[in-house]
Amino acid sequence: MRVKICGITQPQQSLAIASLGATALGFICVPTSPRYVTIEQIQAALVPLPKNIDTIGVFANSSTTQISDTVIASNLTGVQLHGDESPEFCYQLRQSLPDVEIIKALRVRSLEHLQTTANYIDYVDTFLLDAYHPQQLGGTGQTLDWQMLQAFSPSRPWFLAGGLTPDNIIYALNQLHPHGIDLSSGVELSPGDKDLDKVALLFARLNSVLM
Ligand SMILES: O=C(O)c1ccccc1N[C@@H]1O[C@H](COP(=O)(O)O)[C@@H](O)[C@H]1O
Repeated sequence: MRVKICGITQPQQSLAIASLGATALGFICVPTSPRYVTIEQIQAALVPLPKNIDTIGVFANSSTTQISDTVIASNLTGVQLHGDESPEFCYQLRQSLPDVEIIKALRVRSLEHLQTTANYIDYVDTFLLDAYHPQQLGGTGQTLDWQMLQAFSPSRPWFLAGGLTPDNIIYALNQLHPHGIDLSSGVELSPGDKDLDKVALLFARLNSVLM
């Protein structure tokens, strides 16, 4: 299972979190977020990482040029589109970044909204489902209605996100079978400062059920 820890801001935490078991690290490229990082901060965080760790830039309603420039300058392996990007936008981004994983995040508002993932199938590699919050784009710590996701079975891999913690992850995975999970505020001391003890507890609990 892929495990993405998102909202890394401190370069020294990137290797520590990868060493604990993360397969992917996320970097918030949304200027209004308290977890926002510059290209220089991303570059510094990537230096010590082994090549097999996926490095994902998180964007919301940025232009294809802004995204491409950041991805190329930072040498990221993937992008997470966390805003209101359309299928056509994903198609255009694919033309600019053919070898980069495109993850379309959906802040799920309803079952009907969840079904709009079908419109993206041909243009993205992966989906990510997060909780909807009227004022915040992400990193809210709010969980989704997991019951609503029981029948979600797209023809693309997907990450479960939104309010996951070391305390609820096993319960979540008993109900749902995503290809990956994504945690941010649930393993933090404060926005952008990851709690390495919580990250270690997360992997201890995951290893106890996945091994
Ligand atoms: O974390 C942020 O500040 C953020 C800002 C803008 C878009 C997305 C953001 N984070 C994403 O939110 C989800 C869930 O976070 P949490 O576990 O509920 O705290 C995660 O996918 C982050 O990538």
